[in-house]
Amino acid sequence: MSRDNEASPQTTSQAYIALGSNMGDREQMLRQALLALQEHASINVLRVSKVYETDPVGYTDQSAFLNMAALLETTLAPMPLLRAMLQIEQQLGRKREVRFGPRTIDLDVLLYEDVRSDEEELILPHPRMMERAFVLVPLHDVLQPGHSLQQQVGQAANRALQDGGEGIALWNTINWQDASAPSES
Ligand SMILES: Nc1ncnc2c1ncn2[C@@H]1O[C@H](COP(=O)(O)OP(=O)(O)OP(=O)(O)O)[C@@H](O)[C@H]1O
Ligand SMILES: Nc1nc2c(c(=O)[nH]1)N=C(CO)CN2
Repeated sequence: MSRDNEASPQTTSQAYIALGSNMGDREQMLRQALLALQEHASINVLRVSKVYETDPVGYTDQSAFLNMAALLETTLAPMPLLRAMLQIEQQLGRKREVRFGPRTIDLDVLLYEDVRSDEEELILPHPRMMERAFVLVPLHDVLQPGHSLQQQVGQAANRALQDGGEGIALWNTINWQDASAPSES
């Protein structure tokens, strides 16, 4: 990894994450995960995508997912950020059973600045993100204008939505106020 394990407290980094749920009250799970991330002292949720209902990919004998993405700002280095996310999964009752199988909540780090990592515990960029329409469509909603992946992600997302064949449908929009932004008076 091209970054130290502990970022200095002053360094603020941006990370894109994916959220998914296909068990229980799926939308509530996503909302609770966002709130838990926001409540973390070292994480600020800057932007959230729309919520999409998506057909299961990989292991297909399971219920439809709700998927979304978020842009975070954090003073945590990549590995501590992943550990904080895994802890939130645990708090929300995630049990690890079938690989690619049903889950109350799944939180993945897609991108952390331009960090590349091939450590098994944290691979960056996420190794399967560019082949997953359920990741690319919401990621396109939150990607900063001018991001190096904007065109590639945009094309893939538009294709997935136009075809309708990739089993992705708009579910809902979550209003999210960036807590660090000055409030309008
Ligand atoms: N970029 C990443 N984001 C999240 N977890 C990662 C990443 N790279 C490696 N991992 C490791 O993968 C492990 C398994 O993650 P998880 O259970 O979420 O996989 P999965 O959801 O079944 O599959 P997928 O990763 O394809 O979505 C985690 O414990 C984590 O250490
Ligand atoms: N639609 C959809 N399919 C999946 C998902 C997911 O989040 N959405 N997660 C998986 C495990 O990583 C496997 N398959």
